[in-house]
Amino acid sequence: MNTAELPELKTPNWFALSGNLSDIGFVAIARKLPSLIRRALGMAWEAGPRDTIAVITLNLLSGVFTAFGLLATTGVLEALFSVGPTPERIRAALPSLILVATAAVLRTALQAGAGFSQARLRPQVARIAEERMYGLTSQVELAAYDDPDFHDALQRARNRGVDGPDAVVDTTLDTLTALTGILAAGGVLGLLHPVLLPLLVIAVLPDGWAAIRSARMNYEMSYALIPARRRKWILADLMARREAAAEVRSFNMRGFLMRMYDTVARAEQNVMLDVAGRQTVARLVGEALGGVGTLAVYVALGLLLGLGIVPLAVAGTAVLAIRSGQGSLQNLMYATNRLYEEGLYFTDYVEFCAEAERRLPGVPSADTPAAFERITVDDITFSYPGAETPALRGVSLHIDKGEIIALVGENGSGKTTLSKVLAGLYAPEGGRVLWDDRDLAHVDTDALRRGIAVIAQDHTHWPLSVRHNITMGTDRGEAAMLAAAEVAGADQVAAELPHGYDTLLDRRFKEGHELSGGQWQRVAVARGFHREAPLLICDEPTAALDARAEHALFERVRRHADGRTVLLITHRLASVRYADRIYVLDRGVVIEEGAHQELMDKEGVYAELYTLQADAYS
Ligand SMILES: Nc1ncnc2c1ncn2[C@@H]1O[C@H](COP(=O)(O)OP(=O)(O)OP(=O)(O)O)[C@@H](O)[C@H]1O
Repeated sequence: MNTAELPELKTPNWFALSGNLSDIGFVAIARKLPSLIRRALGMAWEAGPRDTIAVITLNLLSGVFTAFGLLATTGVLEALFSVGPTPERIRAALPSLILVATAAVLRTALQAGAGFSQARLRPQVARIAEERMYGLTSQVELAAYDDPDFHDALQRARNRGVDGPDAVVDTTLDTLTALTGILAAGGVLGLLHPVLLPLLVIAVLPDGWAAIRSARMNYEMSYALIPARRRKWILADLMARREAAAEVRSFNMRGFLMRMYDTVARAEQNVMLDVAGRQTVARLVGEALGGVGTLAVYVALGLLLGLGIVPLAVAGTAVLAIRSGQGSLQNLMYATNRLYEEGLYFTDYVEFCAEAERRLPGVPSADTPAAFERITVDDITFSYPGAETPALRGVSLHIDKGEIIALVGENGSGKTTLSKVLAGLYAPEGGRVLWDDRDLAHVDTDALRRGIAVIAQDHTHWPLSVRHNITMGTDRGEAAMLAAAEVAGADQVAAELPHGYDTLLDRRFKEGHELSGGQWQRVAVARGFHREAPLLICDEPTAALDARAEHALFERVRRHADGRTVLLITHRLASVRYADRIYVLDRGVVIEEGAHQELMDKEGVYAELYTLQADAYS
């Protein structure tokens, strides 16, 4: 499979690509961590303030009891190692022993409480994170979805990033737990003899280094593999998706798709195998050095004991404190390592949200008009992200209230793009769209779109009931829904379904039904008519309709679609004859305009296309 078709496989080595990612280095992330932690804890606070307070307080208290228990151990050992008969020594040790046991019980109870609150926080933070992300994805400007960089960022955020906030909260709290354990053990150890402390750190650092290295490799790998994985998922989707199933078979696409899938999957697999090897080496080196460190700690302790610097009871407590401290340090390493890794993914989430927020429609500075006397398109230019040539160049036109305006032109001439600019879905790069004297660049696009009904060429087959496919979550009453269905002939569609308007249109569910292309289009037309909007944009509304339904729809449009202003895009030129004005587009430019007869008299592109179609019927 050649790499021109799969450009994401061109990167020779994943680490060559990830080498460029200087902003994910340990120091860079360590610098970002405090703000990431602050953000994550902010989300935790928003999700469950009581649980957040509980988990922090209980953890701190449990640290206090850990230290208390360790110190009480010295009392037990001192009593046990003192001279005298054994029952006497045991009796002397009893009060300290009771203290140790009480501290242990309290610590366990506190930790269980902290664990419970932490477990409660996780789903609450996850819900907030997901809702925030999908709240943004459904609000960003439409052009973002034409930008591959946005898709990569979205993929990263959806892939692991969305789990980032609760994982960061979780690991922050784990870090806190481990830190309190270390402070307790370290404090006790420091009291026993200061030299034991640095030795303890040396024993655990190599492990931590290995873990951090391995986490970074994981992240770099998944970062570098995102475009290839996206390609793989798209291919997998084509091979497993209902919509593509028929064409995969009728065009015998299986071999072709499988070959492409295999090429991408093997490249991904090789990268993962390489990473697994590197991670094992890092881990082995870390563990070997860690072993040497632990040995050094015990040798030092033996020396201190041998030289009589510390008594036996203190050395005994030191061993316990070292083991407890080592356990906590290892937990700390594990937690900070996870924090570092999750911090990387959380960065993806945070950056995606920031990017999405940047792409939100601007804050309106003018009131949104509810109606218009004239819509003016003034010299607009528009390019899709990454496109070399603009899809619209210097387009100007006007639409007066109550008119029927037609856009015609060959495939790819820019009709749909222009209609999307008029629908407030794309913002033009240059020029203006005005509703009377109000520039739409400064109004609330959400509110504006409520005044525009669109029957889209690429309408969505919503996996909802017929009713919801028409009403789209609005409630204008049954009569309005039935009237819209009737205009589009969707009433006949519903009549044939087992549950009428309440039939679910999704075969993936039990009791779900599928419609034919034309039946779907009738539903989409009904959707457009149901919206109470002064402007109706119909983009190829009849391509899939049968002759009778098409005739009925155009009759309705001809009678001004119940008082609306209509922008009609169609290749059926017989239906645009009665339009008040026709604009002919060619490669993003308006090349002709006028009423049908004027354009026929001009004998230009419109006349040529019209005659071609008319001839086909004569
Ligand atoms: N989402 C997109 N991203 C990038 N380029 C696009 C996108 N949609 C359309 N284009 C390009 O913009 C140009 C105009 O497309 P548009 O869909 O507006 O044409 P059209 O006149 O409606 O065509 P048709 O008659 O086939 O529906 C085409 O060159 C097309 O390749």
